Amino acid sequence: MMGQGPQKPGEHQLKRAWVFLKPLVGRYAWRLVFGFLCLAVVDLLQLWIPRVMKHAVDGVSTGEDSGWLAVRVAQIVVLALIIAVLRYFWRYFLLGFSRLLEKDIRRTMLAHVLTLDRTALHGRSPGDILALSGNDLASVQLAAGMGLVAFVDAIFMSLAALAFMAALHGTLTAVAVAPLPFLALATRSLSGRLHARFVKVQEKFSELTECARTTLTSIRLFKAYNQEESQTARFDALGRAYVHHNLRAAIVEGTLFPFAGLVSNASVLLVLYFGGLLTMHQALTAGDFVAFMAYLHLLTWPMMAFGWVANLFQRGLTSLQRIQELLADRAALEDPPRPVRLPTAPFTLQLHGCTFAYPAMETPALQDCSVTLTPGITGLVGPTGAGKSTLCAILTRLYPVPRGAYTVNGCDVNDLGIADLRSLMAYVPQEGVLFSDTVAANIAFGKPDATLEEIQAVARAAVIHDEIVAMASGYETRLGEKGVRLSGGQRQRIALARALLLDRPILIIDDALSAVDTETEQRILKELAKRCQGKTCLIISHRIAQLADAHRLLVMDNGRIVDSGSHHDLLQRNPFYRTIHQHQTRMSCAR
Ligand SMILES: Nc1ncnc2c1ncn2[C@@H]1O[C@H](COP(=O)(O)OP(=O)(O)OP(=O)(O)O)[C@@H](O)[C@H]1O
Repeated sequence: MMGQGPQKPGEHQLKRAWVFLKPLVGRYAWRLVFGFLCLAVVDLLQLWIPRVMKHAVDGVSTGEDSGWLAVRVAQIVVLALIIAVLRYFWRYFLLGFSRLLEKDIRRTMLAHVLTLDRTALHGRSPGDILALSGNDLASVQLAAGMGLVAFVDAIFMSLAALAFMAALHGTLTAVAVAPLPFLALATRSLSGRLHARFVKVQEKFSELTECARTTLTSIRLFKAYNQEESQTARFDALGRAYVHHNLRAAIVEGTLFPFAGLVSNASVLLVLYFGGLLTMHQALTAGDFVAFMAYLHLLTWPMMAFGWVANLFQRGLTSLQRIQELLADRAALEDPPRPVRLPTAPFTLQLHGCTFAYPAMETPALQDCSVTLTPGITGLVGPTGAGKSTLCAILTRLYPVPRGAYTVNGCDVNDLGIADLRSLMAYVPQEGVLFSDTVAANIAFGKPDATLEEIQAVARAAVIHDEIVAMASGYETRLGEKGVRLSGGQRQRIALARALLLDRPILIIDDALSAVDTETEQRILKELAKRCQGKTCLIISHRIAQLADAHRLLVMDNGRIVDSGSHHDLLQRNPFYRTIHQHQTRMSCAR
């Protein structure tokens, strides 16, 4: 479940971030070693240049010849060339490291989200998860890339520059660093505020992403309801809120960065004045003074960088905390420590007075529900909202159930491995979900090594083969967002073919033929009757007449099974069943 929201990063959060990052950093340690080695050499060479300049200036003042000066210039050119090459390498190693880290965290996030069940995902919108893997991960990458580089560089460069400056004149160095404590104080006091504002920025980005996702996935609906303008206005309002919170963060950021510049300029001013006086009184040579100023110039970047790095780390830590909260979400369903062996076919599934409420819902969707599904076809009917899809979700083990509430061949499902139990089942949900892939790949989703013959056989059973063959590229036709759009009935039949290909001993079909015409549905049900011999099959349908040949029929209402029997029995005694049947018969006669 979602946590309390990221807290201000203290020592505990830093430790938590490090525990998470340590193995990932260890994986690419050699990159870091080579990268920082190149960076250190670049810094040392940069620090060497002022020394060459000092000799050049002192040489000029003591009347050395032009050939001697040319040698100094050539030395600086060679140093600059080496610096350029090594800069390429540190970028390659260190920025490459941050990209690899980003890839690994993204992979960990996706793998983790796939382990979560519906209960764990209830508090998060897809937009929230997309924002974590987009904006938040980008902040972490920036902190681990440029942030880390700038931090190490700033420390190394400032210490080395200070050492070189101290070697030239100790007191002048002390004067130059006098304004630095102000920078440290400002960074410390502003970083807490910055953190709180970044948290808000990332939350707003999640909302914006979710709004964009819903808009893009439901464009037709918005058009049909003439909601384009109001949805654009909603998106605009969220966009404005996002900008507003970004600006609030920018106010703090915008204070820190110029303040660092101000501190460094104060140092330059102090050195210019006191260094100038020392040179005038010949306590410092002109060359020393030029070199000192050059070192101070090299120190300016690290001072500015501390403010910038503080921002990057703040953002990175805030985002990493948000990502870690997702990674801390745990599935409510857990495998038993020692799963018992799966029972063997044929299978009898039983719910024993099972009560189930969706997270955060007060009224249970299943109320003391008892049902027994034996081998053969069981038909399930019931008014809308009766709990039929919830029953499917429980049977396919998408939600946890208490001990003793659900057994398979007498064995409590809490003692069975979740994946083991699901490997016995093929499930066709109400909405025919298709992926952006070929028809063949969509059908072979659960069995990627299926032959074309196997795929065609199940497509024939789902009465969709002829329509697939008539498509431009047959089974190789691409479907989904970037491919062919199919009708609701075609989608449902491809989804059914996908489940049939698995050929599993338990088949659950949740009103998955609702968009198929009655004649085609009848043909499909005949095929199913042939294929389901010896299997335990539950078919939910709103069309009662289609289920008349099922071995047993169940009627569900208010979260429980309220009647069961043959078509004939139910017609005799169940008023709901009789009314619906009469209504549907009249409708089909009228047609
Ligand atoms: N994910 C969910 N979160 C909260 N409540 C839900 C959720 N899914 C269903 N419900 C509620 O549970 C009850 C049973 O819903 P369910 O979808 O199981 O009914 P159904 O019989 O399949 O309906 P239909 O025939 O319309 O598909 C309804 O009151 C519904 O509002």
